[in-house]
Amino acid sequence: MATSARILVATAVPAERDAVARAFPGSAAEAEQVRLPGVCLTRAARGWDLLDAGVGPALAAASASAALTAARVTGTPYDLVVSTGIGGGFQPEAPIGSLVVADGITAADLGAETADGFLPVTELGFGTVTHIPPGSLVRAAARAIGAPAGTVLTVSTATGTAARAAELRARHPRALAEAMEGFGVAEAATAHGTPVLEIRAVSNPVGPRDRGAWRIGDALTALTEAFGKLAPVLESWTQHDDR
Ligand SMILES: O=C(O)c1cccc(C(=O)CC[C@H]2O[C@@H](n3cnc4c(=O)[nH]cnc43)[C@H](O)[C@@H]2O)c1
Repeated sequence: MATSARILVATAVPAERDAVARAFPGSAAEAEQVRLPGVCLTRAARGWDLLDAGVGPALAAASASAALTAARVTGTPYDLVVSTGIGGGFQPEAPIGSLVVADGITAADLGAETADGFLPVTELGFGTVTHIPPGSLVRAAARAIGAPAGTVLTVSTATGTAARAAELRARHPRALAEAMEGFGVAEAATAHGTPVLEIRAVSNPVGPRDRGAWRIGDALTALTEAFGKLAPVLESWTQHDDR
């Protein structure tokens, strides 16, 4: 990818988008805003477009798809899509304030419940439940920010009990974190043949719900620092590097 790389960063909410924007020089207030169907894009820096894509995999997929399609039809397709924001971390591997890079983006609750347990949608004969980001990209990103790589789960219902956390870990032993958008963004990127990456800053443990204990500020600060380090790495990554 040359220096003119086009990178789409999809967050769930504006606070996460703004945390990413702080990694780029220039005033966010001066950044160009582009209205798309159902979503607004912020041009943060040369080649970098930020999207507050909404909460949950469906809205995130629809928003990312709108941005990817708009870029394609105007002859400026994206080279890379990054799903990012805060997330829940599985303990002790992903402590609060730490960062994780997804080497697998997995829809953890897309399937069917049976008397014998959960069946992923693939075992029902449909679709996919995991997107695998390019290995060279994962390694470069993880090295740049000093973060571990592992599975990041996408859930439509945030985990709120120790029992659910244990169940997810049993089904996904390599899971480091959960969030609610990555798989949707990855579905949209894959439909366009565009590589996808997911990076999460841990704001809370995956487990019993205690919203008051979420360290959102620490996680957003970690996100800003991460994108400061990631920007040159992602801009210079080429898909050709993947081996
Ligand atoms: O209230 C705020 O100031 C605020 C600022 C930034 C983000 C938020 C959110 O609530 C973001 C929701 C978003 O966060 C992800 N998330 C975070 N922890 C978890 C979790 O334990 N399980 C699943 N998802 C989590 C998720 O992607 C949400 O969309 C608030």
